[in-house]
Amino acid sequence: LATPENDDDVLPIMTVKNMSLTPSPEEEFQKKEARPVQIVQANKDDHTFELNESALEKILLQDHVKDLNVVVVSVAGAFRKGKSFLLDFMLRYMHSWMGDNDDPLTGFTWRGGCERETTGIQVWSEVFVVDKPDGSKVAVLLVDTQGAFDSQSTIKDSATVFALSTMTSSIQVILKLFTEYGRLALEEVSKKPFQSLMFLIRDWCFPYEYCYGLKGGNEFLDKRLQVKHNQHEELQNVRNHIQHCFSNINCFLLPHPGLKVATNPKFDGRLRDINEDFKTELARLVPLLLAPNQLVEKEIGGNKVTCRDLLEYFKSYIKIYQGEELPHPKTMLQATAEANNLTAVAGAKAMYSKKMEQICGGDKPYIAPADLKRCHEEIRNCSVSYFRSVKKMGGKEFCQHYQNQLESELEEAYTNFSKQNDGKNIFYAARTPATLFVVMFTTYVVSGVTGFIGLSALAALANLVMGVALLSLCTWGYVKYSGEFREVGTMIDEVAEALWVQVGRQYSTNSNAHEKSNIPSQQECNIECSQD
Ligand SMILES: Nc1nc2c(ncn2[C@@H]2O[C@H](COP(=O)(O)OP(=O)(O)OP(=O)(O)O)[C@@H](O)[C@H]2O)c(=O)[nH]1
Ligand SMILES: [Mg+2]
Repeated sequence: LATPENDDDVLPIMTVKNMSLTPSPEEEFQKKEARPVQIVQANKDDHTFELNESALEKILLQDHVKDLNVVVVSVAGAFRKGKSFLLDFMLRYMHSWMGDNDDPLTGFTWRGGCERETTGIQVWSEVFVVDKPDGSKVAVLLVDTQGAFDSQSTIKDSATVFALSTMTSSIQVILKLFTEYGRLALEEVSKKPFQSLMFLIRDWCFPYEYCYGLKGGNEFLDKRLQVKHNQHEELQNVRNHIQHCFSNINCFLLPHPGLKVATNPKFDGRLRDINEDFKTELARLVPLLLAPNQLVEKEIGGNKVTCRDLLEYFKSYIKIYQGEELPHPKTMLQATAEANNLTAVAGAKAMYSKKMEQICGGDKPYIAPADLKRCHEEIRNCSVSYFRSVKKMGGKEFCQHYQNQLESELEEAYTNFSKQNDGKNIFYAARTPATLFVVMFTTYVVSGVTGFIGLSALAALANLVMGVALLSLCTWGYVKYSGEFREVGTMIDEVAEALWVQVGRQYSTNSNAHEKSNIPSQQECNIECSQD
């Protein structure tokens, strides 16, 4: 049996957590179909990791969770120590705590034996929506990770998994890497970069020195995290770093679950086979992590992270771990800063689109282009100031680059909104045939006059132009009716548009008269600069 002196028996649980009490039909369905989903695939031949983007998207971008702040509860530690087993009890807590005595334990795959089971990173497909006591709703994602130090993984593999699951363990090199990232992050934002860390020590056999549970665990941890002058500098640094990086550090001492759990190959996880004191402590431990008032939303750079944002972070982080070398903490910081800015850009853009949709969306009537432009400018300014107000990492210049990107994306979106708006103007749609009629009429008159005064060459030319205009009009009509040869239709539209603009320029002073319908009042564009 393990002793607490053995690092292998320390499972750190980093909680960046989130659960729903009144399930919608969509959630009910999700519950029935729930299963572990491999989101990071470990390739054991070349020791690379791949993000299963579409699977993660399906989970994080579900309508009922995508905009909720996320709480990610992940369990990391050495292999074969019961991480998946523990997570299955967390799942039970989220469903119907604690279950019947003879129910086998299901959920994330776990098993006895000495060969590793979980590889890469898996998440539970059901994202739980939980009402916190303060009235806010959060999304809870449960994450299982590949165990460290199995015979097939390199240090880099383990470090990658730890990093991706935003977790640390008691292994110094991993801890140092993360705390170094944490130190850099601290220079940027004064808040502690990580939220909760819980060290879980299993098979605790000295309850007479430190009692089971949180109290004994924290007393034990305080002793272990004490910085002493005679300690080696490296040990002092690790201790200082941990305390600086996590807002909340705890330790929990769990008793041995009994010999059936540890040694019986037929053990299927049923409560009946588990020692009473283990169950009692487990029933105290899990609510410490998952009870609604304990849930801590994931924060990066001082901002709460939504499910949608989390996807961006995963994408950015996986990129830096695909190289040959273990990434430098600075690279991690840069990736964080990048994802940080990207999520702020996405948030600002979503805000712009939502407000513009309210003014000129598909179901809204036509609005005068000048008014649309004014609204666009107002909303764009709101959106940019929202972007600027979000706390971001990476420094001024770095953020400016993303602001520029946002501005150009907004201009692009505006062009599309304008086109959509123009399409709603029946006069606009009639521009091409009107132009062609005018051309035909003019050339008809010109050919008549020039033929009358004997300029037959000019008359023939005018007739030719009239013929081309007539042909174009017929073709245009056919394209609009049938939807075929659309490129030809677009070409005719473009030529007619060019002519219209040319003529329009000369008569611009009185050309706006027909565009005054359905103009929203100044009020409608009075945008409030809030994300909702
Ligand atoms: N001694 C002991 N055994 C446990 C404890 N919790 C679970 N186990 C047993 O540990 C074995 C491994 O459980 P898993 O949940 O598959 O372990 P894991 O850490 O997920 O393993 P990998 O996925 O391979 O990294 C199972 O036989 C469990 O019954 C515990 O607290 N103490
Ligand atoms: Mg496992």
